Amino acid sequence: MKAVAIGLLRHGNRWFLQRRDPSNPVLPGLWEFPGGKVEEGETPESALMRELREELGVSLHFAEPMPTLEGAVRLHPFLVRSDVAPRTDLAWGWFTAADMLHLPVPPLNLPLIAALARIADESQPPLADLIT
Ligand SMILES: Nc1nc2c([nH]c(=O)n2[C@@H]2O[C@H](COP(=O)(O)OP(=O)(O)OP(=O)(O)O)[C@@H](O)[C@H]2O)c(=O)[nH]1
Repeated sequence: MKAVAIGLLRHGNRWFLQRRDPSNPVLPGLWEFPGGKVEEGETPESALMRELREELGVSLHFAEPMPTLEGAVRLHPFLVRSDVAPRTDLAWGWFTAADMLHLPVPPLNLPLIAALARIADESQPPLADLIT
């Protein structure tokens, strides 16, 4: 099964997505996390670093692996911290997990998007702390 490494770049409670080329025969026009195929001899993490450098001009400081997801491909997601603004020729944007539910996304990403919604919730300070 093809292994694919993807980077979940965070900006507050929003995440970076780019739109697959509408002329790509594979999943045209879907909104995805940046990344790509793990080539022979690479680890998922080294593939992620290469893809983000090639696709977005981003050098990673840190990538935290999340559980893999299996469907049409084996997806290796990583939480990424980077201060560099991504540049891409594709359409792109920063989206909340709730926004993503209204976008066409690969089916394998749905459980991941649910997990991101929980991450965003957990990192909010408890309401009580804001009131006192
Ligand atoms: N980049 C990316 N790919 C994803 C995501 N979710 C997901 O299921 N995939 C799948 O993982 C595969 C990515 O492989 P790839 O980057 O080599 O893209 P590709 O199939 O167009 O191959 P290519 O290298 O020939 O252009 C695609 O089948 C894509 O649909 C995601 O969030 N980001």
